[in-house]
Amino acid sequence: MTEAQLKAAIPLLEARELTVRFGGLTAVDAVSARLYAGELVGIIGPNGAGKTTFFNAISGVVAPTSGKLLVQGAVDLTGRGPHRYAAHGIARTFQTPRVMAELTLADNVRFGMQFAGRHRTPVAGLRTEGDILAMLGLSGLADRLAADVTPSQQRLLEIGMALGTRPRVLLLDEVAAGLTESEVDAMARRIRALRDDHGLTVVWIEHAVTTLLRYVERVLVLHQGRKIADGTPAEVVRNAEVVEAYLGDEMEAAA
Ligand SMILES: Nc1ncnc2c1ncn2[C@@H]1O[C@H](COP(=O)(O)OP(=O)(O)OP(=O)(O)O)[C@@H](O)[C@H]1O
Repeated sequence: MTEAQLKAAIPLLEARELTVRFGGLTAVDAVSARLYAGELVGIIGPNGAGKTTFFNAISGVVAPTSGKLLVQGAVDLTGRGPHRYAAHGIARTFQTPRVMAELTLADNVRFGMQFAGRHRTPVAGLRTEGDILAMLGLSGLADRLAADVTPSQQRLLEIGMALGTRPRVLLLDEVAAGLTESEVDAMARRIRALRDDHGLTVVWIEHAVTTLLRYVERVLVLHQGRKIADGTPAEVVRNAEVVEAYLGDEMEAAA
C-alpha cells in the first residue's frame, strides 16, 4: 500500500464509542464515527438527539464521559481543550454565531488566524482574510463592524473565523438556521465549494434535511444520543428506523 493510500485509509478524525453524560442524561451514547479526508458528511436527527453535544465532544468544548477521539489514527485528543483541537486543524461554528460585534469583519477573521492558524498550512486558496471574505461573498463588508451586518452575514463570518484557523476539518452547526430558502441553497453551495475547491473535510449539522441530503455524500443519523444510521442519503432515507424516528415527520413537513 502506498503512503497516499494508507493516509486515505486512516480516518482524519475518529470517534470511538464516545459518550457524554450530563448527570443522569446520556446526551451522546457510545457514538463511533470515522471521518475521512475530503468527505462532506451531514449529521441529522430530531431536536435533542445529541448532535451539538457530539460536535462539542469532537471539538474539545465538552470532555466526553468515556470513549476516545483520535486524529489520523495516532493523536489522542480525548479530554483536551479547544485550542489543542484547533492546533490539529479541527474548527467549528456554533449554533448562535460567536462573532465579535465591535470588530470589523476583516478583524474577526484575523482573530481566527491568531487563535490557531499561524503555524498551520493555509487552506488551499484561502491564505489571507481577503481570500476568506471573498469566498464567503463578504468582500464588500470587510471594514464594517460585525454588529452592523445581517444575521446571515454573521453566520458566514463565523465560518470565516473558523477558516482563519487554517483547518483540515470544519464542523458546521446549523449554519443555515433562520436563512431564507434561497439563502439556504447559497449556503449549501458554499459548503460544497469548501470541500470541492478548497479541499476541506466538512461535517454539517442541519435541520433543513431535504437540502442537506442533496449536498452531502454521507449522513450520520442520531436519535436519543445513539447513532442509528450511517450511509449515503439514498440509504438513509430508506432506513426504516430513521423514517420511524425522524425522517417521516421531516419529509412530511418538507412536502
Ligand atoms: N450543558 C448541558 N447540560 C445539561 N444537558 C444538556 C447540556 N447540553 C445539552 N444537554 C441535553 O443533551 C441532550 C442533547 O442536546 P443537543 O443540544 O446535543 O441536541 P441536538 O441534537 O443538537 O438538538 P437541536 O437539534 O435541538 O440543536 C438534550 O436533552 C439537551 O437538553
